[in-house]
Amino acid sequence: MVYVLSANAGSSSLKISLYDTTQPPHLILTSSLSNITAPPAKFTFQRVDSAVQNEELSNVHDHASAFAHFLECLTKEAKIDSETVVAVCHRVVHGGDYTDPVLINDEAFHHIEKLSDLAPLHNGAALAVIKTCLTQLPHAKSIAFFDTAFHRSIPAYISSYAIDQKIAKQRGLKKYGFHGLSYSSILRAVSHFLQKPPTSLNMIVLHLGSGASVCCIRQGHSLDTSMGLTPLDGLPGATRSGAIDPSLIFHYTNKAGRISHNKDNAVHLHVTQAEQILNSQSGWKAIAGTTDFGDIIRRRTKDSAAQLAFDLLTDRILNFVGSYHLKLGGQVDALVFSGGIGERSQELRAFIGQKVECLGFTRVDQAKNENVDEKTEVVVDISASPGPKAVLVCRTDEQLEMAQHVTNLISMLGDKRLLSFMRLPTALVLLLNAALTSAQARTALAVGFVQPGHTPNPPFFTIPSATRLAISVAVCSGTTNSASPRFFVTNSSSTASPGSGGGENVFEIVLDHGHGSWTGVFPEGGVVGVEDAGDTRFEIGVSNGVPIHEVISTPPLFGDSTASQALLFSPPFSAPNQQDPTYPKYILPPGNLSAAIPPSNPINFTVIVSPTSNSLTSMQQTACMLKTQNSTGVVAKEGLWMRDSSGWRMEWLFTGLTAKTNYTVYAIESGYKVAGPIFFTTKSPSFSCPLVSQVPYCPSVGYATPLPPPPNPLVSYDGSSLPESISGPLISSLTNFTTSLTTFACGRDLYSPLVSCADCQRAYRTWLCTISFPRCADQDTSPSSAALLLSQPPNARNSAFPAGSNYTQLLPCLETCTATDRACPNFLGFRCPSPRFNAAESYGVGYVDSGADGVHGHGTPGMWSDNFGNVWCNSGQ
Ligand SMILES: Nc1ncnc2c1ncn2[C@@H]1O[C@H](COP(=O)(O)OP(=O)(O)O)[C@@H](O)[C@H]1O
Ligand SMILES: CC(=O)OP(=O)(O)O
Ligand SMILES: [Mg+2]
Repeated sequence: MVYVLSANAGSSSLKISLYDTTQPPHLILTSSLSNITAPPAKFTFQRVDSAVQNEELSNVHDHASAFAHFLECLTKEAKIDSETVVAVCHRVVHGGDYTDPVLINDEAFHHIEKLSDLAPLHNGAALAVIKTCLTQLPHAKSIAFFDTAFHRSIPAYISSYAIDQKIAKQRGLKKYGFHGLSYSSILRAVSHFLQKPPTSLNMIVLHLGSGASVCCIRQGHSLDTSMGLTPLDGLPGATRSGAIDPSLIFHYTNKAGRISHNKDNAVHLHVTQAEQILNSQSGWKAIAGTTDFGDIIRRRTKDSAAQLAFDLLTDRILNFVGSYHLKLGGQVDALVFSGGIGERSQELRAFIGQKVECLGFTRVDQAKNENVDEKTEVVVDISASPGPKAVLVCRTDEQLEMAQHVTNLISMLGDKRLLSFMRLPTALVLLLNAALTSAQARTALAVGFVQPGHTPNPPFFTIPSATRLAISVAVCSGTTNSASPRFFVTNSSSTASPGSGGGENVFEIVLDHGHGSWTGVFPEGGVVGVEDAGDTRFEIGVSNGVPIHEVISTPPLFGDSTASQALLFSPPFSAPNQQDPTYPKYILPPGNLSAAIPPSNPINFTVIVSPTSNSLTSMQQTACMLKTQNSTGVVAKEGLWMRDSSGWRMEWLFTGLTAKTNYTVYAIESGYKVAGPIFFTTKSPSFSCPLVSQVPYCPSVGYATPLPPPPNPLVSYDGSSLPESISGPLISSLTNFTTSLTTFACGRDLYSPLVSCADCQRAYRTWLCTISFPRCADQDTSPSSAALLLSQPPNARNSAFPAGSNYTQLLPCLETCTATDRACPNFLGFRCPSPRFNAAESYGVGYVDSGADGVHGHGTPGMWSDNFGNVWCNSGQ
């Protein structure tokens, strides 16, 4: 077994964790040294499976001696051979312009050393640990990870100081920001907890330890942070002043104050001493005489100095929370407490939580806040109720953050190769450095998330380990004929760069119309490689269920159109929760059915409507491609509706379309799955029938009927705006029919193995609604068969519809009638006219079933409409 060690040299502590090299790494043991700034130092050592050992060490007073003591315990107490430690990760607070982790060599060591002036409490401590490692663990590779790296995304207008920009550039005088490893660990953990991709998270994170800072994270990147050129700026700390008026330096002592007015005496001004005072002799140590904030909390009610330290820190925290809330435009997913104080002080959390309620943050729940210490989860939600602005506590883990990068690399290279690297001369160590840097540059995919973008350099994406994952890709630009990128996936840890060259367990993800997916096991993680991508945009999704990118086999549904409107439905996504009644409670739904209760968390659909002349069908048939195409028209109404037994659908009423135009429709589910295309045609400009839908007692009606224009400002009719003259007789017929039907012993005796009385009632309802709501046809676009069209008036079947207007009615499909005949008990006497004799007088005959009687219609046998939404007879939908 080989191990990875992570060392985190904080200003008052040294935290060390040992991990195995699995992916993700398992913690083997932890050790810490705290109170370095207030001796005697406290040392702890704990194997995960045994009790913690505590010691007060009078001979340990700095990070180097603490680390040496730890190594002793590692071999003597834990019996771990130090030769089995293959890599040591070091948290280095200031990395200057280093943005990636580096393998420690002479150059890197001196770079970190040079930056020590800018992190006087930290870089020196990290270097001391690194030095101890180089001498005592000569076979292990030391790798430095930088706190500053996370903040490279801070824009120049925020990171610049208002000073001479030439000097600022020459000397690197700008805001760097710190606690970056902690912030990336928190971002990863909260993203997992809230089930949101890191790139969609906006957070205000408080890292409150001996050094305290705040970070404003916008879409997963640091936008601003309270520390600056050095970790002295921003919030006060255990021994640090935090932000002060810079002139204070010249007025801190009488001497300095006097000198500042007298140039001749300026030689006595010791700026370095000022820096030392502000870094090491200020903060709550200077105010309350302790570096232990827990002590301040305990003393504050009796001790005004402790109260001042508490009030001062919380006041400065609020300054940052307020301004970062504003910078995020109020769009904040969470306020997160972390660091020694943030994770342990319920008093501070309660105080800040109460103050930020006015910004819309969820109230902090007293019990949840008090019980954080008893929870073992990484993220604990202390909000009183679920809300958009949660208040969370996150146990940050800078050591794990570093170890994960290294074990990821090891899993890609294979332990053996890393071990053999260790015996190679320095020149080849540079190779490892290059491999490490490129491994860092590889984009990591996360389960449940989609990675958008172009090909990164190098063009590889790492996949986390999991028993079973579906990797899906979608090409977001080009046509189905243009050359597409090729995607290769491997689940073998011995293949680091899968591609067309093959290799162990390399599989190509074959694309179809821009989509592709591969499902398999990833016990050691994996890699996706991309070839021939050029400038093509694409997405890669990782899921432990069905592939994130998919074509949905059920297309969207077209209801009906007018000259400028269209009624469209998504594919069904939630099965109806209707159970047929059983004996003895054989109660059928009432005639005046009320609308069913829609599902509380419907699937999110987006609909795209585009003139067919725009040729959307020749483009890549992926959501990311189609979403870039402008949808025509305006969604005037949007809602959930269950029109048939297939279940709930989204319903959209589009307005603003052009008459007599062919349109193409897609529905996109949850941003990534595509349903469609379907096509429809708008009616001619003279078409005057308005659309009717969402009628609870006739749920399947969704088409144009011969009614006057709906009253302003309505654009269509629904159940509430229909005249009583239509609904009244219909509901009373349904009620009477239902009463007659329940006299039949539907449930007691087996009425039919195929149908029930509930089926009979549903079929009758559909038939009655079809008869009661005539469907208008467009004379111009309807099939040529005049036999299907009944000019109105005077022959309106339903006298409630106003006579006199100029429209053409489609005859009901005969099959809507025969379906009722088939489903209902004989004694009800429901009969339909015979196709052989008089059916064609009042029904459209021969369009759905071509008919045993040999009756052939003019439409497509077996269908009541064509692919462009032209309808041959009124089926009632
Ligand atoms: N129960 C507690 N309540 C408030 N503060 C605490 C408590 N326990 C520890 N602390 C504070 O946490 C700080 C250490 O935080 P930590 O993040 O571990 O430090 P570092 O900045 O050295 O990494 C100490 O300064 C101590 O004051
Ligand atoms: C940057 C910094 O202040 O770190 P820490 O809180 O670990 O001392
Ligand atoms: Mg720390």
